[in-house]
Amino acid sequence: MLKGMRASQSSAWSLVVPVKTLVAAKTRLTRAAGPHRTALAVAIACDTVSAALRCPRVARVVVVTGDPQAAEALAEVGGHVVDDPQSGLNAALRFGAAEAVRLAPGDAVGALQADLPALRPTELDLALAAAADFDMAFVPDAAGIGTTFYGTKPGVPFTPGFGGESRARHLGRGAKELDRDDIPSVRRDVDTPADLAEAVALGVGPRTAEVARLILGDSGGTA
Ligand SMILES: Nc1nc2c(ncn2[C@@H]2O[C@H](COP(=O)(O)OP(=O)(O)OP(=O)(O)O)[C@@H](O)[C@H]2O)c(=O)[nH]1
Ligand SMILES: C=C(OP(=O)(O)O)C(=O)O
Repeated sequence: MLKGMRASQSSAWSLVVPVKTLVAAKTRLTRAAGPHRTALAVAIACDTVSAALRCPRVARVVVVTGDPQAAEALAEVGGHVVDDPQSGLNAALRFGAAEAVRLAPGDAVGALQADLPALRPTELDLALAAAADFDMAFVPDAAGIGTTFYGTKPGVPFTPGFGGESRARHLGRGAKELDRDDIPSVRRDVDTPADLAEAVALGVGPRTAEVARLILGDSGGTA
């Protein structure tokens, strides 16, 4: 489903969110999340996509996943779901970006990680406004090692380099680093139990809060 209430304009973005097969998702949270691991992965992705769709500059979110359960949940929150070409993360992102360009050739295209459960639409809007000034820009993750957002202006080749130490990779490709301190929710990715606790402290979305309460007890907060 698309947001669909406005035509392409120079400040509008299509975001591509990759969600891998749930059986292989969030493995670093296996011990902490126990039987709730896949529910947590779905909840985090749904809160991320739902917050992104509430950002004024975001016209649509293309979700790339090969997982039927994730696909159903993410379509329900408004994601435009396409199947995963099953050739790895960056291939999935390029595939989603091609779909985004097909839907809205004049819009900027960004890749957004699926694990930002504390994401605030106002902070994403700040990041997108800043990114629009550069051909290619990215937001480093909270640890300063990975990347949570990578985006390109309309017509600029979309060449994401996610995976591992992707901050250095994106810098090496000439992308502008948006390492601002006023967008903590855009930078707070969740891979480990400590990350989850930090996201909860920032204030996570309602779906993540519900599952986090089962995992962490009653310390879970809502964005
Ligand atoms: N569609 C798609 N998404 C992927 C693929 N590989 C990784 N992702 C997504 O990219 C992001 C980063 O992935 P990873 O850090 O490898 O995996 P993770 O599930 O977040 O966590 P770990 O299992 O602990 O590594 C997550 O949002 C994943 O869902 C892929 O092949 N296809
Ligand atoms: C894939 C990445 O993230 P992570 O493995 O931390 O989820 C990345 O930052 O490029």
